[in-house]
Amino acid sequence: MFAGYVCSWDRYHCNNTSMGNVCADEEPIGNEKSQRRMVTKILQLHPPTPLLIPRKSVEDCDIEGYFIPSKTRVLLNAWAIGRQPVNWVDPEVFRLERFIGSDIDYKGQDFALIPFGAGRRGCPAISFAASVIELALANLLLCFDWALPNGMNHKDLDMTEDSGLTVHKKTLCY
Ligand code: HEM
Repeated sequence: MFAGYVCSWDRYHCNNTSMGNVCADEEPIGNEKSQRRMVTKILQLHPPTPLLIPRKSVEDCDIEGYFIPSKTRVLLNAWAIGRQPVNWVDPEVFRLERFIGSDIDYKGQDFALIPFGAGRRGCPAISFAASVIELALANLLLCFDWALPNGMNHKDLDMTEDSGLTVHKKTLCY
């Protein structure tokens, strides 16, 4: 799971096991910062609301050479923004070390990563949602030992997404 990063609660949560230190900076994977980085990376690659909520321009404006007339419906592609090579080195690689020493997280303070949107119409439930994701993830790791079947490689896992009110995995894991 996650390119070999985490496969059990031991790695996720226990600071005192031999498997505890996974991050390059020697921080135990189970500490608060590491959990935040994990949620950040998940939301970077798979924002559940990839096009955010549509905006409408209130007046003519120019954004980096693109003229946007007044009253234009504007969609912001958070999915693509989270994968822009101009912002991210190897964006699709699940490498949490990239966030060490970086101020970027999922809260929308940096436009390179906006899974909850940004600004005054950004998601008001960021803290609640992030806590629920962390809790769900922790319970999944606590209750199961995760492994791919039949010698399958994580690269063979179909991560294709399907659209709906929110995005979800197209092929189920079972
Ligand atoms: C992983 C969970 C969630 C994600 C990824 C998410 C993401 C988003 C996004 C991208 C937007 C649009 C922001 C924008 O266009 O700038 C939004 C808006 C909103 N979200 Fe969430 N959300 C989540 C959970 C929740 C939950 C649990 C609630 C309520 C309990 C909630 C309530 C809202 C509301 C009310 C808005 C509209 C805000 C406005 O238009 O002013 N969200 N959310």
